[in-house]
Amino acid sequence: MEPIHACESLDEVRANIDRIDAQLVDLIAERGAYVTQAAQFKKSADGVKAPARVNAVIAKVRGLAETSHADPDLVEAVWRTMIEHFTKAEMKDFKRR
Ligand SMILES: C=C(O[C@@H]1C=C(C(=O)O)C=C[C@H]1O)C(=O)O
Repeated sequence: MEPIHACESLDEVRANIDRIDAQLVDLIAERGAYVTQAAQFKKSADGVKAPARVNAVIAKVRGLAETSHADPDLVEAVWRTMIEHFTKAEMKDFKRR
């Protein structure tokens, strides 16, 4: 994590939030592009859902959140929303094959 800069105005706070939001959106798009590629390596609908992998990812990001002093419950909720969305798209790709 970048060192946190003590801001001197609300504009400066919001400029930092906007900068971080742009990075997050970019990273979500990059993650989604890799998830899209996963369908081609899967052999079944259960494989697309991969619940054991989902549990491993959630455990990993909760641990990362604790290290970074982020709220693990918030991080888990964000990741579950992302994974559910991406897995639906992956399932569509899988069924189209
Ligand atoms: C990308 C995969 O497929 C799905 C998406 C996942 C994710 O977004 O992390 C994890 C498991 C699957 O639900 C995978 O199996 O790794």
